[in-house]
Amino acid sequence: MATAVFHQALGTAQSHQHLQNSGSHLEFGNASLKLISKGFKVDIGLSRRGSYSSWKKKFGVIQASASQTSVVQPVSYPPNNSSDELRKKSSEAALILIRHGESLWNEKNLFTGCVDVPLTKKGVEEAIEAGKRISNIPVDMIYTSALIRAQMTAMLAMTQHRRKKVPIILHNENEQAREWSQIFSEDTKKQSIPVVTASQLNERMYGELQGLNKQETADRFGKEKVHEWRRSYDIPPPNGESLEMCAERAVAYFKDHIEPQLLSGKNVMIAAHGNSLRSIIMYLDKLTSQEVINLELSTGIPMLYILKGGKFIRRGSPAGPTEAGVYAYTRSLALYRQKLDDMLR
Ligand SMILES: O=C(O)[C@@H](CO)OP(=O)(O)O
Repeated sequence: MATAVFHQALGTAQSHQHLQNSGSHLEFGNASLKLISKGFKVDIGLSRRGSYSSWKKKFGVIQASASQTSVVQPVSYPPNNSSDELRKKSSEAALILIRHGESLWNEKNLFTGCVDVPLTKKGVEEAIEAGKRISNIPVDMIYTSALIRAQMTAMLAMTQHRRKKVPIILHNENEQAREWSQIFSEDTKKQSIPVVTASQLNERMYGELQGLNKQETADRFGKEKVHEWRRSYDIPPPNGESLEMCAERAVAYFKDHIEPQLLSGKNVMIAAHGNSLRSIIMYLDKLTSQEVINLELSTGIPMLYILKGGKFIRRGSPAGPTEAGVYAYTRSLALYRQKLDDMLR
């Protein structure tokens, strides 16, 4: 019964995606945005208000059944409507976004899209490095795409986490998968992090470009045409998805499944892809379609957002596990790290 609840709490979600940057700083091509420069230091007020539409209808269920895995327990609120506003304003949660590490087709400069290609050795190392940077940040739930490069990245990153909880992929694809993956110990469940996989978080489908070499395609169709396919907002590649189409499904998934978890105080990591993460960042930072097409995300660099007072606040990319700015910003992050230090002393 308890395991049914565990699955039920997470079963509504399925998932995953990321930002490109260079080194430890994020690059937004549009200079007028003046986004992040170095880690948290130039972290500017790109705080944006989230959406609560789906939260309102789902929160009660989530509140009642989700298993809590943080060291620091989130505040729990009475599940009645009068407290909705208070809950929105009071709950605080961390959101980590990470684009997968380098894949074998990134290395070969091939259009990848929804082809399920694993990480290179460099990609594995990037994921481990990303894990070190976020090793003191609480993670209660993980969402990944249905693609192995995002799942490998999430799992490898979590090998570095100081809390040492075990990430466990939920299998809700059919009744038998659910039944056969049950866990029969409450203690074991408490030491686990549910991992939800969702195709809505997949890379954008690149249509007839998938498997083609990017340089050869530019030589054949012209640089401008290929740039238009890769970086326009609403022009799809032949038989593929435009960024706008990708954003439609990725953001809908974020709003319906991930945002309610954050609003209930859960700390979430999303491991996904260049274009699905650009879509989510567009939503979080309220970027225009012109701004998002200039946003490039590096492989394997974690990005931190804090949901606080009902707003998503971009905190940049932690340069290291003990980066002061991360823990100075919210009391609960500082407490979490303090508890880890005490536990592991
Ligand atoms: O090939 C792809 O799937 C994507 C990400 O690597 O490429 P692009 O940079 O063109 O979005």
